[in-house]
Amino acid sequence: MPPQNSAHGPPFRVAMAGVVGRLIRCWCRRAVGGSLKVPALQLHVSKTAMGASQKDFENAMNQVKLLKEDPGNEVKLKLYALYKQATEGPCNTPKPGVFDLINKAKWEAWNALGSLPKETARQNYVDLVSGLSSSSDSSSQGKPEAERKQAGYETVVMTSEEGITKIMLNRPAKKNALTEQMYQEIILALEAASKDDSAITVLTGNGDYYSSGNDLTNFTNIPPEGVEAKAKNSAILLRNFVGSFIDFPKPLVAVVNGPAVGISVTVLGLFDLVYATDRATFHTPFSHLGQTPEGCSSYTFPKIMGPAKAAEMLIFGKKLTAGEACAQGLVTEVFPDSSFQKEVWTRLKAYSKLPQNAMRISKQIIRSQEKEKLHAINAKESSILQERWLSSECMNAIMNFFSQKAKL
Ligand SMILES: CCCCCC/C=C/C(=O)SCCNC(=O)CCNC(=O)[C@H](O)C(C)(C)COP(=O)(O)OP(=O)(O)OC[C@H]1O[C@@H](n2cnc3c(N)ncnc32)[C@H](O)[C@@H]1OP(=O)(O)O
Repeated sequence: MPPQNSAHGPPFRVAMAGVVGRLIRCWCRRAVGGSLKVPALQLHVSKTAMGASQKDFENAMNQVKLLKEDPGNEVKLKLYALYKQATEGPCNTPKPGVFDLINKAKWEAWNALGSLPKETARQNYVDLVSGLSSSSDSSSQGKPEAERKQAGYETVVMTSEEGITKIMLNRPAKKNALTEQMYQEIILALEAASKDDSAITVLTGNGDYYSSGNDLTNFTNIPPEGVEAKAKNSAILLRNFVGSFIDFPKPLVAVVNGPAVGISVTVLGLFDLVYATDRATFHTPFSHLGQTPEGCSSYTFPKIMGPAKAAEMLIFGKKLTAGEACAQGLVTEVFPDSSFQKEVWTRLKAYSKLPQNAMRISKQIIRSQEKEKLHAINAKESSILQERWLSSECMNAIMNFFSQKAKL
């Protein structure tokens, strides 16, 4: 596990006292103008710095040259981005022009890493190379290319088969809560899927949940620059994440295999099809968390379900059943849990055989009518959340979660 995930540590609640303490200290530090020395914070920083050494990093760079198989463009982009982040820090160069395709893709991969600390990037680079080295030595070679699991992802599983690229959230023990690494991997996976030869892209979850939304430990991993910097960088990551759904150029389908919470619900308004098991629920408890809507839901939800029903979800945190979400237009169709996977994949395989270009162009005509507006809304929602994350309402709600006072 890369060090950025160290706060998840086993088990969450055993570490609860430390996490709550760190949050309180960070908040106090902010309240007194950042002048206090904070022992727990320093401990966290030095733990992060204890990840991969410079020597490990150099070894990994040499190992890349010895790989037996070409890891593919998306992995190469990820390696490039992690290398730049590890050696130079956050992306600091102007975005290349639209026609400079290769440099633009490299810039976007680097920029997507946001404020990922150099040490974490170095560790992720080492982990990625080590995964590549073992998979290029192992048994995957016998399988047809199309069925192979694509290397380079740790928190999602990406597979392509029969014209469908599937991105599966893969933290079932944590109900597929989205870590910072996961947001970044989803951005990269969508970028790769947008360029591959599949007709349709699917997002789904592994295990009993689709996703429990933002991993609340994201807010406990405070960098040395302080809590304001954390909020700013999280807002950048959020904006990039939602932006990649707005810009996704081909049909995007959510296969909602179980309950969905928070941001995993709000971005559904940007999908083309949402298929749900009858076990799924849809919950956006933003006010309970001292937060506000994101994923363009402040615009898409009132548009989809009307202002009154949208307010019930987004302001008052009403949890919808799959049937209710379907009646309100957020979900396309609900299937019995016992036949969900079979029915949905049969349907999607049939759709994937439709003429690809026609589907793509149709999607783009629909999206182009409001793309600019969606980007503006995304920017506004992200900047409001940046402020909200620093509020006592939000900090208290997160502390309550860690102290088990406020299970939703
Ligand atoms: C870059 C930042 C962008 C931020 C964008 C803004 C996004 C906002 C949101 O998404 S708001 C929604 C946030 N999500 C929540 O508040 C959900 C919190 N989780 C819960 O309420 C519950 O865990 C549950 C209802 C989802 C499931 O309950 P239950 O069935 O009882 O399971 P457990 O609680 O025992 O969960 C198992 C295990 O997973 C851990 N976990 C679950 N969800 C999260 C989460 N969102 N963040 C962190 N950890 C989570 C849970 O603590 C358990 O861990 P453990 O086994 O105890 O170690």
